[in-house]
Amino acid sequence: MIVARMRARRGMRISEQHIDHLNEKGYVLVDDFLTLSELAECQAATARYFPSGLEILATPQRYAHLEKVASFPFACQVLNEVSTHPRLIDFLERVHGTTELRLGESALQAKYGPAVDAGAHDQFLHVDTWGKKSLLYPRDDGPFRQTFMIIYYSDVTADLGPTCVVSKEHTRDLALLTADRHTFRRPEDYPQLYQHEQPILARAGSVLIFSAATLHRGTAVTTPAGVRYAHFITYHAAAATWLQSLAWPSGDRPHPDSAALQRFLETGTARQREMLGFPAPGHPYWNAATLQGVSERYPGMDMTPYAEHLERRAG
Ligand SMILES: O=C(O)CCC(=O)C(=O)O
Ligand SMILES: [Fe+2]
Repeated sequence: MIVARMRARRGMRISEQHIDHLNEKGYVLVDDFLTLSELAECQAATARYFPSGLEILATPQRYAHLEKVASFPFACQVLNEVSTHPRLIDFLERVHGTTELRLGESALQAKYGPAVDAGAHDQFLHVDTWGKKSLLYPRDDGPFRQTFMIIYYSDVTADLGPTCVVSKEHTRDLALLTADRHTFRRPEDYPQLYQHEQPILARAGSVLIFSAATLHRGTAVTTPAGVRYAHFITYHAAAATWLQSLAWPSGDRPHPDSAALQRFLETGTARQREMLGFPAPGHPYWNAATLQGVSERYPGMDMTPYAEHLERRAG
């Protein structure tokens, strides 16, 4: 089968053809989304969280309690930058039809081969839109949609755990919940869906984008000591309050005063901060007192964009 994908030059804007493909098929792979230097930085950051398969095999005791997922805000700033990448935001604005966007999730994951992780297995085809991801039934249009993205930081070949997707063409008449109220489907019950699934083989630095109703699954890494590094990022329009938002103040996440979040807020742009719900320049929240207070709370933050709007309002 010919893999439906479009070539893009490294680090280019996500094109209208990509968006058309996403809307028609429910998924699109954007090859070489990251520039080579962005990719190299992300790979270096990933290496700070996760050892290679061979390193784990060499000293398994050291990694007996290895956490295979790390979440935003990251100690490595480049992962926060990629989570709010201006080219992703530009794409999301076009797809969601609004500039008011929210980061829903940003998690980095390592998936190892069977010599390293005996418990690793193929997933069943499923949609990601239930459980903690959404309170409601999904809508894949405009401000109602939820956009799922996976940026791969290692090459994904057939034996390195490709994500499989089923084009919308084959699922249009499918209820999202099965008769027994599951979001996943077993191959013995839905062999035709598994025949239609497309493994997404991708170079490191590419991003797979899909919609809430898109059937997909993770597959196991079969290279014994292989590993696949992937960054899962979701977004939605701020108005879609029923979709999963990054719960940065909650107990099991780093507190907002954590160094990583502080660094992201101080060094990111005002636009990047908005993705967490930080009020934009010109927002009615800003007045002389809040401007002063926020600048004291975040001494490294450039307050100019907020101050300029305030001056214009006053003037
Ligand atoms: O690992 C992958 O490629 C996809 C994983 C996935 O779909 C999930 O965990 O919901
Ligand atoms: Fe999934």
